[in-house]
Amino acid sequence: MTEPLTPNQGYLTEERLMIRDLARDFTRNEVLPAANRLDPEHGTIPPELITKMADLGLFGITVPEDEGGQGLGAFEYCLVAEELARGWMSVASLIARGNGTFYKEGLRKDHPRRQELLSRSASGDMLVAYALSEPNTGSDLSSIACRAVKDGEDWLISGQKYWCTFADGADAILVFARTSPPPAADKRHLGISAFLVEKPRGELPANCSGAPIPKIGYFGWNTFELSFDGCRVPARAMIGDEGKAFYMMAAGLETARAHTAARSIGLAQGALDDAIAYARDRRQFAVPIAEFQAIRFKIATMATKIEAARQLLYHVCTQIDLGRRCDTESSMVKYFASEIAEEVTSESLQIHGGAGYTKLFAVERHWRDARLTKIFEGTSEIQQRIISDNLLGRSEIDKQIARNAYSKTYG
Ligand SMILES: CC(C)(COP(=O)(O)OP(=O)(O)OC[C@H]1O[C@@H](n2cnc3c(N)ncnc32)[C@H](O)[C@@H]1OP(=O)(O)O)[C@@H](O)C(=O)NCCC(=O)NCCSC(=O)CCS(=O)O
Repeated sequence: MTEPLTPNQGYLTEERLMIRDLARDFTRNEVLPAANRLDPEHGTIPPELITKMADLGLFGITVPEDEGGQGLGAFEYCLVAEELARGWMSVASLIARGNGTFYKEGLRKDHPRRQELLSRSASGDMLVAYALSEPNTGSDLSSIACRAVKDGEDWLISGQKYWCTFADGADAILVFARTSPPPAADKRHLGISAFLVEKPRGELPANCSGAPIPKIGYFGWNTFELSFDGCRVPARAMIGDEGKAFYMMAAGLETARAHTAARSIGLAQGALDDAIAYARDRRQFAVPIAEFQAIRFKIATMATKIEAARQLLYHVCTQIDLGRRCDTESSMVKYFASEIAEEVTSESLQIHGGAGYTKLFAVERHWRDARLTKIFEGTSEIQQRIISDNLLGRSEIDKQIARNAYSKTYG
């Protein structure tokens, strides 16, 4: 358990500072050198690095202690993610393949596999890839078309999935598939179930083929398009209640969006650190460029944006850890932090001048990766929609769009 907060400490207790510093040292010594070497050549995150992360307990931060984890919360999870992203966003993303991410909420206390799955997740022995999106299902997650049908005691999964990062390297893929049609136009999210498709590390499951998507960044691992063709899983592969996986997914996305905000802040902080170092070192007109007001004010603005995002993140993580539903707040921080990450990394590149537009400095990686944070885990526009719907109620136009989508597919 974490220590109680005191007014003097603010959010950062001694224990949290220790966790942050441990992640910071690990990033400086292990993650950053690997990123600087491997990202330019599109190499993959070394398995030894993953083992070291497991040894440090980074895959079990949010798993309860009696289930093999550290029993900490979203706060510590995001603190670590921020530090790792200062080195390499892909490594910060890797911790979301453990920590029971997305399926912890679906495993009730009496679930026969809860103890086994969570302790394996916490130890890094069960790293999971997520198959939510599809070629025609991005922002509109209720439109999932991949299907699972009953065959005796088993389920057979068929359909296409897209944007499944680490499908090859993971020990399982959490596949969201439709098991029944939605009951009504305003309940399109019902009828979707989740299956944990276990497989050998380094391979795709039987009756599933796929290929890496040619993305422009987020290197270190492959992101797949997948085609399931009668992929057989036992009944016990279903996680959560049949037909109600959308709720598990939506609840999981709250923490996932805070985690994306943490990754965005880490990228921005990494870019700011590099900009400060470069501005002190680079001399023009016979002085370091850090002497020029144009550069100094850029640095001031960048630092202010980062700190504003970080403080909002601390607030959101506290709400998550108190068990409050906070889709509005997690969308706010995801939206704000990812927007400022793109701005700050771009300004850092500008301060680096021509050097920034080369592969000789990490800032180009931070800038490329920051661009993605405005898209994955729900675009900035989807976050704005969630926030405005929660403030104003769903718009009549959106209700009509949902009715049209339902009648087009289900008549
Ligand atoms: C855009 C959306 C928010 C739209 O969703 P819908 O309009 O289809 O659904 P809603 O009517 O909003 O909600 C349906 C249902 O769920 C309940 N709900 C919603 N949010 C929560 C929550 N936070 N906690 C619990 N329950 C929740 C809501 O009350 C409704 O229930 P009732 O009808 O009242 O019973 C949504 O589709 C969306 O978020 N889209 C973005 C998609 C996205 O983020 N995609 C990225 C996925 S991440 C990924 O693929 C990573 C892959 S990788 O490579 O690793």
